[in-house]
Amino acid sequence: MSSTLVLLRHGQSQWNLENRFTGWVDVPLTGQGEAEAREAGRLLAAEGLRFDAAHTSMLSRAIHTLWLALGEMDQPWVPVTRHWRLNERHYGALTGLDKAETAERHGEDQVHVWRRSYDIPPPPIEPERDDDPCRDPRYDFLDDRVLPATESLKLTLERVLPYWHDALAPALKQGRTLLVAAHGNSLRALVKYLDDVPDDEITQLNIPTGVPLRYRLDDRLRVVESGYLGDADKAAAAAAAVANQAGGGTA
Ligand SMILES: O=C(O)[C@@H](CO)OP(=O)(O)O
Repeated sequence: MSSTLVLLRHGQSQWNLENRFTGWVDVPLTGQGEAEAREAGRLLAAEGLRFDAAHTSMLSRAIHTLWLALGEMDQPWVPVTRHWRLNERHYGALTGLDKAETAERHGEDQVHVWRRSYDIPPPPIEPERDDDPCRDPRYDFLDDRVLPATESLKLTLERVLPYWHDALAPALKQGRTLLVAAHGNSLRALVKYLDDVPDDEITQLNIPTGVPLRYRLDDRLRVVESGYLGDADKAAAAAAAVANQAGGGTA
């Protein structure tokens, strides 16, 4: 039985616009981000996709992107699950800093390592900071020890994978059509897993905001085909812009 999985990075957020490391900080979508989310919904509707279920993170920018896309598709009734395992990669002590200024201070190479290396996390967030997830009441139900203080992409994948195995894979094996609205790096982690991207090649992968990435999977959940919906050149240009956020050619 084949299945369809669509991955959708949220539309432009306020800190995407301001070029700041975001991670688990709950910043809103910009007006452009909302428009991107609606456009994603139009692209999905044009493909005639009907979702059995949708999954998103516990961060507003992904939740609102999902609402706007489902609304635009006239499928607002689709059951939605929000889960912390789909949250963005935690950016540790970089959280809130300007990406270009950080590259000026530490060098583009170091910032590229922090942003895109597979297994090197940024320094951990300082425990006294108010934006430490341990202080965020939305995670009160969780054992503090599971909340990250920083994450590499590898740690992000290790956090996302239980959700894949427990929630997404079983539904896809039953032939369901799923939409996952999440984040640049939590989705890079899933793409690495699905496409079996080698550790040293994942450094080159950037996911644009608000462009649906459709996978067709076989009954063993192997990828049959995948690709961005809509204008391929536009998606490639948007991914290149993400790569260049910390200065020319850093990704
Ligand atoms: O700031 C972040 O949390 C992410 C996604 O916006 O940024 P980057 O592309 O630098 O990993």
